[in-house]
Amino acid sequence: MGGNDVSSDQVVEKLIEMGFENSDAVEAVKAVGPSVDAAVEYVLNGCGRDNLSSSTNSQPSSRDFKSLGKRVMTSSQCKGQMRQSRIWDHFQSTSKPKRSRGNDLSDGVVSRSQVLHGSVEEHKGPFLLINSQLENVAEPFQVSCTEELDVGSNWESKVNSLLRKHFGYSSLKRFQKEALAAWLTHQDCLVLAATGSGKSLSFQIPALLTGKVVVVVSPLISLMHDQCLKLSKHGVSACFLGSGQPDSSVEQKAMRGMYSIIYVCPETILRLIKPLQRLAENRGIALFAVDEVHCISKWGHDFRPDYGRLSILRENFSARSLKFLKYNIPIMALTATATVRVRQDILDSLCLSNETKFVVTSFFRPNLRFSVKHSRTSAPSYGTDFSQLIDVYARNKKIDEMKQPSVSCEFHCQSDSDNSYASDFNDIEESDDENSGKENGPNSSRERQMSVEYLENDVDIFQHVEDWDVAYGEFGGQVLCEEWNSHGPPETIDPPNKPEERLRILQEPLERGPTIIYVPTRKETLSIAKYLCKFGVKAAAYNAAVVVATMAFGMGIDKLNVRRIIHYGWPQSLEAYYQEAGRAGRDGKLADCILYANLSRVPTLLPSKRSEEQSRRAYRMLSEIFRYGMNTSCCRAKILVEYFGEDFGDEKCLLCDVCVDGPPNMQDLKEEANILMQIIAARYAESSFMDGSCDDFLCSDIDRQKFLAKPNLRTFVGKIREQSQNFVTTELLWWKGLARIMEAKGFIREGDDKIHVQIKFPEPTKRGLAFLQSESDKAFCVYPEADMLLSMRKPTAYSSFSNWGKGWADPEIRRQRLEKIWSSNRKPRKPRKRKSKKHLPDTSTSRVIGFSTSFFFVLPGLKKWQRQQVLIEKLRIISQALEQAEERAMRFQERHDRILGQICSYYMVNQDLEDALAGARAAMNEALEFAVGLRKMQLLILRSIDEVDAFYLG
Ligand SMILES: Nc1ncnc2c1ncn2[C@@H]1O[C@H](COP(=O)(O)OP(=O)(O)OP(=O)(O)O)[C@@H](O)[C@H]1O
Ligand SMILES: [Mg+2]
Repeated sequence: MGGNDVSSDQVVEKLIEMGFENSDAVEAVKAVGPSVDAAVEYVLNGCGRDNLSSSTNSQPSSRDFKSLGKRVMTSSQCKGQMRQSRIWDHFQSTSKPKRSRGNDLSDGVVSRSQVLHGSVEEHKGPFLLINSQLENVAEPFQVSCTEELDVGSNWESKVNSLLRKHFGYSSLKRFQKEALAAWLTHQDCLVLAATGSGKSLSFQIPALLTGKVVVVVSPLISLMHDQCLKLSKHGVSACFLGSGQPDSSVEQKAMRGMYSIIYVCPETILRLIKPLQRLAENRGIALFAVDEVHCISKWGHDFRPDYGRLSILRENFSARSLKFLKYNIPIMALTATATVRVRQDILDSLCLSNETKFVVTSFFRPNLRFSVKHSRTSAPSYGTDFSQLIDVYARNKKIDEMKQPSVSCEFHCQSDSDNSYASDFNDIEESDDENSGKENGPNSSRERQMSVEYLENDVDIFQHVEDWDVAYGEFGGQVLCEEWNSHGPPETIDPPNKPEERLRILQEPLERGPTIIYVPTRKETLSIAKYLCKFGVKAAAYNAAVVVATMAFGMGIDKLNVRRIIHYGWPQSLEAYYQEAGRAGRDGKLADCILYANLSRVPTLLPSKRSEEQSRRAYRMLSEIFRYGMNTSCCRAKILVEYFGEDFGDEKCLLCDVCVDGPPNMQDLKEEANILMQIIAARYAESSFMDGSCDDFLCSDIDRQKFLAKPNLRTFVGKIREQSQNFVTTELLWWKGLARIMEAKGFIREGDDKIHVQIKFPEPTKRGLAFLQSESDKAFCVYPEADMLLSMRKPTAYSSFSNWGKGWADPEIRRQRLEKIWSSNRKPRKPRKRKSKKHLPDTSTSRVIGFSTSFFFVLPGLKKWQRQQVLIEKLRIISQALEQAEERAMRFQERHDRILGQICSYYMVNQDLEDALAGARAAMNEALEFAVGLRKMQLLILRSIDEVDAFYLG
């Protein structure tokens, strides 16, 4: 090829085409003349200025240079057979034909200047993408890790032109601009912006602008996968690294600078520090982005221990630790759900600089319509709860079936149908039905379609990164690219920010887009999906109209037209709820976020291994979502955004159920609040209370402890019923609501060391005592909360335990029965002389209840009135014991329920099933034994009452 028949320029051009640096080529030609072979030789012998640094560790070996040269030659020879890399190549090389080694560029290191100057143009795969990306960069900034960013004053217009070319958007959003401005001045940045607001672009643009690599730490394989797919559509090369990446060569390629954006899970990045340092020296790293950064905080809802080790980024990529850097590589942390406390954790954990720029947008999503509905959230409630949904999807089924072509819904065939995950999710429902109808008849076929293999491959309890992996179907980048090119960006509208716009969209019917139903366990995903399928709604699979999923599904996934997010059961925190609800309405159009929860029960934590501290935090978060559900008077969007520290002022969303239906009528609960305060205050004022006068009756220290334990709300309510006829029928559920309101007003506080979802052991506060003492006539007007309204609506269903506990343990029933006895016309009986033995209670019973046997004797030698007093006192103690016993029985029941819950989840993860079952059995036996004890106790109490009766009347 060499010879004097070509000009120097042509040789330089040829060398650049082969992948050599412009400067190297020029220098080589200057040194050896216009001969391609001689120039190549010159460069490969290292005589030219290599663009790689001279540092020892990071310098590529001569073997690398040779292989680069060899590879370049080979690839240019094979030019005609090249095909463009599809995103699939980066993800699942196992199921796709592998490219031959000879065509593979994985052995070489890509320098920043190669990328910037487009010198790798003819190579296939990621190189082509890099190149196409650079073609679109009108004039990439000439930045290097050792230089200041030469941003120029017109960086915004450059970014906008990149935006238009790659993404089809006309301009950056304000917060994106601010984040980029911080990055351009080497500042760390914390971006707090609502779900779906476009945070990803803030860290993707730097890769396009500089030609350097952006490394993105992300918690979910599914999320990385989704973003890589999107980027491939826009002609940006990207890959993800982590446990979900089956092709080990991708990591090597990434570390050689062959992708512009590298998504990596936190566990993986910790072992890639050295290769990343080499990458920083060669092609350059423009930015570290930590996406979904709330995962860093133990105070957040998705704590990931490995996120906590990301301070390693600052330690290893600062100007101090890497001599070739003039500035620290900036870190951009991004999340949509971080409370003030979590933000501080983020700054500390990542060791962000003191000058970190905060970019905060409103958390408000004006097109989301929040509501809360009461439901037992179990199979018997499906009919009522899902009838509307069934109506939406099954309504026009017949018409749609005629319109839609037949498309297979099988998950593993998605790629063949050339439909992206995004479009499948939306539209295929009807054609599936057609298919199923033809094959096996409606039901059998439907059930086949929602078999487990179509479900999300996640688990309910996640502790390790593997647990977060979500397997997605195959997709083809090229097809999507074409799709994108011909249709432009998907349609989105500006969300209705002005109140009048929000009122207008409220008049419009909700579009029939996809729905995601979030449930706590996989078992429920199956049962709800099965139920919906029975009614002709395509549910469960990713390509269905309705996806029933557990919480691991969908974080950050940018699916535009989700119309409904239904939570079926209490979420574990407000953060998790808002994050999941935020997956609705990203196209700016009206979307529903409905929470169905059992408002008559406090939520429970999903089983997971937690330290004591973690449990406390988890309960606190559960308590916050519970309060959100109980709220009846405050705009729901306001509660949500203020939870994240934003001041919503007097604004209202105008869409949520509270804004639309209005709060319930205010009620003056002065009398109720007063009596509750009185009872609680009296209990704490009684210094002599249980001062040892009942020691006789308590057999052990444990019994004493239990007996002297703090009274709970239930006990106080019992006393209220004893004292006032007015409140005999008022449900405990109602009092719980009032106690919560009084706690919020600062009148009472939780007296237990443990955190409870709902106040359990109320103690008076100074403020509460002052309220009690104030003699003003001022009304105590409050909005009844959801549980109070519920208890007024229908009587509480009692469980079997509490049913019989409601006998003598209930003060009102006790009083009525006693009155009946006392007022009966029976002749007063003379107290029978009984042998004391006859009176001896069953010791097993007394052991269970905690009284010594002597308790049941009426002491001989006492005068009648003294005996009467003793008996009355005993009755009082028995009644209290019964209340406590009832409480204990309830606890057994809760424990039993919890263990059963654990069985379900253990069963799902196939662990310790036997242990869990044995635990449940033991709890049941204990509860049954206790129940038998209580029944016997009832008989004994009745006998005691007979005695009282006899003494009273005799
Ligand atoms: N400047 C822009 N103009 C118009 N649309 C934009 C702009 N920037 C981003 N978007 C679009 O906004 C949508 C949401 O983007 P993205 O997935 O980055 O949101 P996010 O803030 O990361 O959400 P999440 O918190 O759920 O992860 C995307 O469809 C994206 O293309
Ligand atoms: Mg995101």
